[in-house]
Amino acid sequence: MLPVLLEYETTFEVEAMNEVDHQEEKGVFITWEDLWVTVSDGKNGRKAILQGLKGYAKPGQLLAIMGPSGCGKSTLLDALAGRLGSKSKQTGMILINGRKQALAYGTSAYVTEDDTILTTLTVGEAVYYSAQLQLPDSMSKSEKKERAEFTIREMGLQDAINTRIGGWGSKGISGGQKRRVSICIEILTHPRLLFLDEPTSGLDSAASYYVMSRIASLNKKNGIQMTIIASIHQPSNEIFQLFNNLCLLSSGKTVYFGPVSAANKFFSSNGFPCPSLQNPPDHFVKIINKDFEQEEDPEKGLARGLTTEEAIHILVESYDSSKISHQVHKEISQMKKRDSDAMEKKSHADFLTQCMVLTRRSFVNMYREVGYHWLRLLIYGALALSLGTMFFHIGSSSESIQARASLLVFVVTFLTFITVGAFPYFVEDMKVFERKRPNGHYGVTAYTIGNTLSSVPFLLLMSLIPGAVVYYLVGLHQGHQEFIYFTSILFVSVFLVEGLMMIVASIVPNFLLGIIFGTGILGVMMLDGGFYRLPSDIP
Ligand SMILES: Nc1ncnc2c1ncn2[C@@H]1O[C@H](COP(=O)(O)OP(=O)(O)OP(=O)(O)O)[C@@H](O)[C@H]1O
Repeated sequence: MLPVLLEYETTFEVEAMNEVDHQEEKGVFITWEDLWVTVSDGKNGRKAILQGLKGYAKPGQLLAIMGPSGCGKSTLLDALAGRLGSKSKQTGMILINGRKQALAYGTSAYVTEDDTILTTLTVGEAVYYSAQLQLPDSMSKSEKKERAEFTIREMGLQDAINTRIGGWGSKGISGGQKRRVSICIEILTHPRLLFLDEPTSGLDSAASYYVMSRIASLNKKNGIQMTIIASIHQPSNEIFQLFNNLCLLSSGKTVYFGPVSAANKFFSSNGFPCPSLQNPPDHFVKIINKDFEQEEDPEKGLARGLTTEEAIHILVESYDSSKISHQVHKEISQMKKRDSDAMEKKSHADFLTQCMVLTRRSFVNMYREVGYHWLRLLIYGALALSLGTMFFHIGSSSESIQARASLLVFVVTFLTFITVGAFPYFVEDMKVFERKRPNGHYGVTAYTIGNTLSSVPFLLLMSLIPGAVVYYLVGLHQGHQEFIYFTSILFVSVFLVEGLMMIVASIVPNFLLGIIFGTGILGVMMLDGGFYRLPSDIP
């Protein structure tokens, strides 16, 4: 029994859509048509997450993506930003400035749903390091610092500037503050295209409003025409009014795409008016949320004998045949005709600056994170003491050669594989890297070099301290040569295992560095045979 409501003519004004900005717009126009995203659904074939969506976002405007949890908001953002995982299949047409082009690294910014920031840094450090990495070398250090501080103030974080971010081990700033730090890091460069996945989650209503209004005001500053697309849950009416367009989804289908100002009328003209004391966005999402099918609810279709599924069907059908949908279609066709140049890559700090900043940042992180290296150093010291007592005064007889070989095996296997203890910290590091890489903050090589250089002082300590302990306890008395070999073996082994961890975490170059250093030093040692030489062999 499909409803009477289909007869409703969706005759609301579309004047809000015609607010065409006639000035020369240099920003990013993004359009999508017939956009489908499917994922494998085990034996049942493929499951459609987005079903034939169309829409657009243009410079100087904010687009809100709304809908019940699991309706496909993040998937739509990922598809538009070209970040869908390899398991998802996408069809349809996404055009940027009328061209089929991938968003080059660094041309857009994406604030992801979860906040991945190095937990040992303070708010000020996290934003300032990002400013150094992302802003071009043409800006002086003081200008970058000024921009970082300004952005921190814009997001209301000035009181937390010296507080550490904090993670699972140590409490730091609150969840809402973390959200704002993530936003700070992404808006530092004033990107032309900004994706925000639930930017206000964890924020109180006042903070949500201020954050969204500051983001909206970015459009008006410095003559930049930003294109902003944000998925958002439960915005207050005040926040809702900051947006120009609304994309309302339900189970991957468009229930409504058009001006925020016309959404209320669309719902009421289809028989779902917003009660006078209710927040319109809450009302829209409530009508199309079928996760919790309720008993008699006068606002929902049930009171009229309609299931939520049927109510959604009515709205989807009604939208497809509405004037507003045709207007969207027209806007898309106009934007498709634009044939501007391919998007330019954002200029950021050069390679050398990136390496230096990443080395400094990584060193600070390793120094402050007790479990990364310090704990291991303690364990190495304790193990070196045990080994030293086991092989106490090994002597210089020919029998001692076997003991020396066992000692060597102990050192290489025992000590070096404790390196794995750093793996959880490493994984945290990697998460930050993986998230920032598509945004173009820095490249793999700069990250690898930074990570490697910053760990060298710690690895040296980790080789020298146990090396010295074992050397003196075991009583190897042939000058300093064995000490050097001994510590080199430790260093190379630890370095190699760290490299192995990196390869596990899919960073190949560091592993290669480990192999090159490792084979070099081991090769020299084997040729020389120093470690196995007894005092009597030494001239
Ligand atoms: N790779 C995937 N494999 C299987 N299912 C997926 C995959 N990615 C997304 N989904 C499913 O697609 C649906 C939409 O997911 P998405 O994360 O886009 O929803 P959302 O609207 O952002 O939800 P929320 O508001 O809760 O964050 C969900 O049901 C999710 O389980």
